[in-house]
Amino acid sequence: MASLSFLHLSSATRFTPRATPLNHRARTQKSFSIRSQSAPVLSQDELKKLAADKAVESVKSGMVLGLGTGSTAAFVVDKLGQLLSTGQLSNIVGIPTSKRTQEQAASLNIPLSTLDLHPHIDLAIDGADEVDPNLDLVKGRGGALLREKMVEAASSSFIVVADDSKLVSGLGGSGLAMPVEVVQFCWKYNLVRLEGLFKELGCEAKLRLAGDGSEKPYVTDNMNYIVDLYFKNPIKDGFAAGKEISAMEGVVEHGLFLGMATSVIIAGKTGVEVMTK
Ligand SMILES: O=C[C@H](O)[C@H](O)[C@H](O)COP(=O)(O)O
Repeated sequence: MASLSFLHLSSATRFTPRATPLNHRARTQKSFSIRSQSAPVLSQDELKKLAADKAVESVKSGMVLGLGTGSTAAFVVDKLGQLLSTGQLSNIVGIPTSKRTQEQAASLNIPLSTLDLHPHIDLAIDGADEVDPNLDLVKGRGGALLREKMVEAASSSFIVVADDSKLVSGLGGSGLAMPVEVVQFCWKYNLVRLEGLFKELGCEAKLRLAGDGSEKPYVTDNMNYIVDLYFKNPIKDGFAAGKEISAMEGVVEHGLFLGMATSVIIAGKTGVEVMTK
């Protein structure tokens, strides 16, 4: 089970026990949070940046880093670029998890490489779509799940950065998409099979669209499609579910990231919490 430690928002922040633990932490042994008497109201982006900045404190010069994808991971990449430009960090090599991240990192002059050339990564930092009490994750709503999973599986440590809207008591429980990357060939065949696999969870499967107003499918960096699974009830056994999804011919990867995160940094209105196993 995950444990928690807490960080100051500012030097004016005071520590107080949380009177009513969040559902998310109901099964953790310790449940405290920080509360600031003059707590600023932070936007979601400010929360993401707080978590990102905290995670970057773990980066040391000379590291090979997995660079995540998404709006929270983008703050991490920004901060790394900034620290490299001022000389506070040096000799960093980044392994990007998407073309988007590759472009952002290159624009900030972060030296980049690939898993082929750097098969062992010291630390990966990435966002998540859902985080459960065991630090298991749903990822891939930004479409980068395949490269993310490859890079993060090759990392000695994997820090997840998120705002507290990502906390769930069970994976699939947010009612939002759990992505599955499939080959384009006969995608409908696999969509129907995936929906059938989770029938008793009230699963609805939808092909992800490009989002440009057309009916064109979204195409991943790996030229595949994504089938998004929407659950009425959370997944009971993530490992069994992941195994069954992966066993389907034509499925490339799924968005369940189980047993991979070494810590999760969550920023909420009352501060930043570090959850570790
Ligand atoms: O494919 C996208 C990634 O898994 C992202 O890390 C995830 O969707 C979280 O993104 P965001 O930080 O934008 O919420």
